[in-house]
Amino acid sequence: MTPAAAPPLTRQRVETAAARATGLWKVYGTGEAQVIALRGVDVELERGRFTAIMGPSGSGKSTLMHCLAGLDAVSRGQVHVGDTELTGLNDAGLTRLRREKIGFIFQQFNLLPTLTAEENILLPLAIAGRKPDQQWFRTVIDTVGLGDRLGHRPSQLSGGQQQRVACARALVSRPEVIFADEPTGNLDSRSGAEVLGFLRRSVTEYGQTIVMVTHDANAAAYADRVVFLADGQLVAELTQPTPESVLDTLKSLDRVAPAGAEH
Ligand SMILES: Nc1ncnc2c1ncn2[C@@H]1O[C@H](COP(=O)(O)OP(=O)(O)OP(=O)(O)O)[C@@H](O)[C@H]1O
Repeated sequence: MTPAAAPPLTRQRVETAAARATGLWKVYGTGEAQVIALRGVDVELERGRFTAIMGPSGSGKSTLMHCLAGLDAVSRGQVHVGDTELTGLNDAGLTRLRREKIGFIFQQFNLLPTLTAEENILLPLAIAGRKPDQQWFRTVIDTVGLGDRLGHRPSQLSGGQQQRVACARALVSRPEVIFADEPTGNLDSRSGAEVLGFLRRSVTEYGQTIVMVTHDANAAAYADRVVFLADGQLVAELTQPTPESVLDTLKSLDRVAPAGAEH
């Protein structure tokens, strides 16, 4: 009797990666003004895990995140979110994919000032024509501790509370992946720790997938894995990071030769 065959690797990969980039290049501008922001990046972002993207200023972190989230067109290579190849979609397809499969958290919170916290949280579902799952909505609200602030407008909330509204907004639709761009960049350390603790919980307890760009080693240490970019290339990664191991890796990147220097 032949032993049961293992599932093909490619199928396993599709199932485990919430998002992945393959041979990803991003070039801005042409001629003298040309900037190569990403130079052949291959990365898989596992489902149900918290991944941080770090690297020096200008290394391509935001560009990578924008390409993975379908906010920016790629120059060469492929991006998948779940089983969907973004690079094969037109604008309408990309809009639908972002609406249905992706949640966003931005440094500037990006809440609508005229809507209450509750309306902001439910807006993406309303736009997608979906009804909120009431039990999940309550769980999300309880987790972020906003129960007594749902009727407040953003201007009536602290920065930390506004970012917790933004986290709840990203989580309430249970997206395939949440992309967070410097989510604690505008917060004091206590509010930042609250938001990071909440993101961590949403991964550990609810299986959410999160990808976060950050400059902060303490923030990156909340992740399961940190990938490091330098000059548009993936140059290092850490699993189970600590603030110290993240800082050590960042320091070692300063010694990495610029791309092409050895050729
Ligand atoms: N729209 C654009 N047009 C031209 N060049 C761009 C554009 N966006 C980014 N770049 C360039 O691409 C490179 C990577 O930028 P990116 O913003 O991805 O880096 P980053 O690592 O996120 O930087 P930071 O940490 O400072 O936010 C930089 O050299 C930047 O100047």
